[in-house]
Amino acid sequence: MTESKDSFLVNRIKSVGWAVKGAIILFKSEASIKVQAVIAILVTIAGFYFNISSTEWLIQVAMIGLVMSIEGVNTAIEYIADFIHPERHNGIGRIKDVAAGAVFIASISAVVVAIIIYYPKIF
Ligand SMILES: Nc1ncnc2c1ncn2[C@@H]1O[C@H](COP(=O)(O)OP(=O)(O)OP(=O)(O)O)[C@@H](O)[C@H]1O
Repeated sequence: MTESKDSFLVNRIKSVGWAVKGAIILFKSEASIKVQAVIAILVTIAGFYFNISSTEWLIQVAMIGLVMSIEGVNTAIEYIADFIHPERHNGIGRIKDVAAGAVFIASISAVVVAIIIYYPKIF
């Protein structure tokens, strides 16, 4: 940890800036997050079209945030893995597989939520 002479508020604002920079890097470098963003836009349009309830909106927004934020953590883990061990290694493969597994679990949950919300409205 480095000491900063700036005030608490200035440090917080700077931290938000680094976080926005990280989100931009994530969107520019990862195909998966672009696909997830398109799906997020489509379900948001569906939410307005089918006039889903406040509770359904809360759960839908939470699931979008869950999947996309875990994708970000997965990408960070991939970057760390490639940085500390650029060569192929079974341990690195396992670390990346487990991180990808976390995205998979969140994505399955999101699909189940989407089916519960929209199936009765469509069929
Ligand atoms: N250095 C490595 N050593 C061993 N296996 C690896 C290594 N790098 C990747 N792998 C294997 O290849 C898979 C894909 O890794 P990669 O880094 O290409 O992620 P990715 O599928 O492109 O991720 P994303 O879909 O998030 O872009 C890993 O889950 C792992 O099984």
